[in-house]
Amino acid sequence: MDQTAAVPAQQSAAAGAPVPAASLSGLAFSKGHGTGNDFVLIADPGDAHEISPEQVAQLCDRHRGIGGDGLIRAVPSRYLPEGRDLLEQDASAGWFMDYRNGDGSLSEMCGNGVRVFVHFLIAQGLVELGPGQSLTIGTRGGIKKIVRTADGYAVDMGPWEFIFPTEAQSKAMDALVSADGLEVARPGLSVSMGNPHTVVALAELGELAATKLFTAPVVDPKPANGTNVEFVVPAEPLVHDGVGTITMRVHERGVGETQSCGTGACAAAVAIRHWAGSSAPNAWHVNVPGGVVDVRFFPGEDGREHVELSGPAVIVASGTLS
Ligand SMILES: N[C@@H](CCC[C@H](N)C(=O)O)C(=O)O
Repeated sequence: MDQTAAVPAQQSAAAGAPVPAASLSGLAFSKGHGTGNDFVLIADPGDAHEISPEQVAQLCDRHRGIGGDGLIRAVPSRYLPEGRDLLEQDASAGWFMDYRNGDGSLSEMCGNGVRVFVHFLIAQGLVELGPGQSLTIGTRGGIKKIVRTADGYAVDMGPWEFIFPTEAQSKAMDALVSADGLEVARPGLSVSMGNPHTVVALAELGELAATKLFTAPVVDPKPANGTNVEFVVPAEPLVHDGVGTITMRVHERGVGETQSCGTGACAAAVAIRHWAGSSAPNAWHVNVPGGVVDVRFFPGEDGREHVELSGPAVIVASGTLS
């Protein structure tokens, strides 16, 4: 028998190429999640571990690996070119969230991941952060400021943008989205939270439940680097005590359906508020299969409107790779 076929756990889920599994042997990891969006976490204070896309896919494999929607490596910003650029803007952004999707691909940003990343840094003793205190970190989507709250973390995710600005502002939709379980293609609105999203409104929760997300929805036109797709149902009534409520399911680029997506929740709130018009609130509860996250719009110090994402972060286990 071919040697590679005899050791399937050493095969790459992404590319089918053999992975030198021994190279990560003995590496300490933790497993954490934010509202069910789960991650393998690795502390790499000396930038000693280059983890290939194939190895990320192997570690995130739910049957043959640890399992996760993505992998986060905690590395000092000074070791990465993109981290050094951020340190020139803000010398306090000492830790960098090196995030990968479960298939090994890179994404600019992960909203749930930021909270879990900071919780991991604290659990590892790499930073100290008490309730009410703030921390600044580097990500491929820029510098993010995180405040520890009584029951989790609040992240300034920065400004949002329409991906196709002219169409979005004039027509309120810029794409047609098809998915298994939906009889006809639906209008979508494409929003960047650093990473790309396309948001689709559905009429009621039964329709949301009937939407099948085993395969990626088809988005036309698709943003240049692909997109995460959020299907959203507004609550009835939409606003209660000044806070809007929406329910969302998501198909993530590079992952598949996940229990939650922080940047997706922000993009969904952007789109629903845009569709609801000028009387829509700036505070939103977003129900996802894995829990609830909160989204708030506020004026940033750069003169642009920013989005704040709040929610819990949990570390569930720690171990060593065999
Ligand atoms: N789950 C994340 C988003 C992760 C990245 C996404 N799959 C992409 O490719 O952009 C979140 O909580 O934001």
